[in-house]
Amino acid sequence: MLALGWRYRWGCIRLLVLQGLLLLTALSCLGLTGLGIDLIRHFADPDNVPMTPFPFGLAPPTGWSPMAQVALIAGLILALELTRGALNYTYALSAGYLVHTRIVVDLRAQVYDKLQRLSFNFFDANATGSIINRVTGDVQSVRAFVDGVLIQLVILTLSLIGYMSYMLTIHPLLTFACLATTPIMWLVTAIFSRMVRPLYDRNRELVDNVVLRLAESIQGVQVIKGFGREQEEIAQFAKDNREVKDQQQGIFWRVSIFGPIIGYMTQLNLVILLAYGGYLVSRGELPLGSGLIVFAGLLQQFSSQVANLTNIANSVQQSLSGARRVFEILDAPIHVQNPVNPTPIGRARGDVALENVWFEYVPGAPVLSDISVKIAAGTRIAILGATGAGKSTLLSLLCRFYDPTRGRITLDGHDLRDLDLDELRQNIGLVFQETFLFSNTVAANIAFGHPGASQEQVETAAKIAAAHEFIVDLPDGYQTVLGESGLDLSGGQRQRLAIARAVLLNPALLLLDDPAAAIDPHTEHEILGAIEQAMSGRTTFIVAHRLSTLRACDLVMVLEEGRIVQFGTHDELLKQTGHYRLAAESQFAEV
Ligand SMILES: Nc1ncnc2c1ncn2[C@@H]1O[C@H](COP(=O)(O)OP(=O)(O)OP(=O)(O)O)[C@@H](O)[C@H]1O
Repeated sequence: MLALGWRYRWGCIRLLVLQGLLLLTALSCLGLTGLGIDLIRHFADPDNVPMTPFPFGLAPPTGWSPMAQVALIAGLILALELTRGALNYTYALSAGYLVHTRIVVDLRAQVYDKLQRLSFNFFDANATGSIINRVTGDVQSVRAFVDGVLIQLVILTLSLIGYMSYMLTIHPLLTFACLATTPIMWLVTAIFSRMVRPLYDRNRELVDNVVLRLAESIQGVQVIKGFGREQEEIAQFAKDNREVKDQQQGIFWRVSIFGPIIGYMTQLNLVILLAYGGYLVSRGELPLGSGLIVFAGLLQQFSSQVANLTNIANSVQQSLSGARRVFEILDAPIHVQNPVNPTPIGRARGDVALENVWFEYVPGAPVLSDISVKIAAGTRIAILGATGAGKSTLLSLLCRFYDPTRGRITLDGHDLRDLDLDELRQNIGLVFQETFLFSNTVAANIAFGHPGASQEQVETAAKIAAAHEFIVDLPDGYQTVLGESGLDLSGGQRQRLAIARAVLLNPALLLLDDPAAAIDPHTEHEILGAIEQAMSGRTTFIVAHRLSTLRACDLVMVLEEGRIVQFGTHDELLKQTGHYRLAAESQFAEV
């Protein structure tokens, strides 16, 4: 956080200079007020009250009337107050510009940039709500550290030094007597600060829950409405919301009680001043205006700065607790790293080999065990297996969403870990079980991986994916803007757009993760043609269950609990007893 503050040092220095000037003008106003009072007392009773000299040897020309001298002081105070107004205005503008327009915006961009580069491990370990909350809410906490803590602390130190030096020049002993309670206040503040930190940590977690529930209720609106669970969801949201409120009230309660305690202790200073300072004035050892009254003013300012410690202590804990979560993202290790000197492959041929590949999400629980296969370029290979057998995981390893725990995967003989990540993924077309479409035009969705693609290329890809016909029937054809997540398209249409999106890259490798999973058999039949077209000439891995798809592939791999249990052509596997024949026979029976 300090390093972050350092990055904005010029902005911070500007604020500090402004604060220094504000402090100087405040002290001058106070000094002039005291001087004015002493002058009035002198002019009223010249025999008993001695003349207080103007500071720094400055004095109005001799012969000025008492009224003119007092008016000069009043005029100076007025001019200084006007300057203070202008300085305060400039300070507010500069502080607002620094923290809101620069720090927050820069940091949010930095966090987003890192999120795009982080590997799947990070997203597996952190809920969506928590990530969103970090980018939107917690980034503000870091800002609060710069303006609510760093800058305030320096202002506080500057002011305390300024006020205390002035008090010491008036009367050192009185200064020490009046400030006797200050160390106790520091101690109370330190205890308070330590007490609220875990409360702020907990608060951020509870807010995460609210954001997560909100995000899920929007994403899962169909399920909620379909099962008539609106009331329960409302009640659950209200409960989460209440938890935040109750917990926040606990924090408010502590903060509110701490402020008055510090306020009360600062008033003790004034009692000491009245008793001891009054005694000094009565003995003529301290002038009333430039002594006691200025001292009282300085003490008030000093005390209000010390009381400001409450806010700073509170901001420190609040901002540290939020900032920890922001820096968890910024400092998170990127598991899937781009190599320093990648081997260039350009457009790959498509020879793929898995050599003794093991993979585990959780240490000690392998999801893939000792997978070894060699696939020649252009081969279409189907992957069959029960749910949880590791099919999707295998595809994730092929596009380096994760790295194998042991063993290696090669493309055209190169370990995937030696290839540039972007180049590797440019060589891969991906279609998932469920398609995510962006709120953008159909053309932009198809060209997502290749934004520079021409309309002709987009249309060719759409034709291969058997999507062209339904697209031209849409209100604005290729320029139709899809609703959020493409809700206004059917499952089959979405899958066809996904196939077009993958094909547009003209990838050497096509990975299709059960593209017909969410589609009825009739639509599946329709997109099967699209898939067959898309597969031609590319090494394809397709997770499939339908016999028609399996038959269209050159090879079939059967996975069971992360191991290859059968491997061969459709005809070969039909002759063997085992999972494949059972699956095939059950589908014949259905027909
Ligand atoms: N991100 C993850 N973190 C931890 N475990 C995971 C993760 N993703 C999958 N798994 C586990 O790994 C195993 C294999 O999952 P995978 O999704 O690869 O299976 P699958 O064969 O594709 O299943 P399905 O046919 O249901 O899609 C499962 O036991 C699953 O619970």
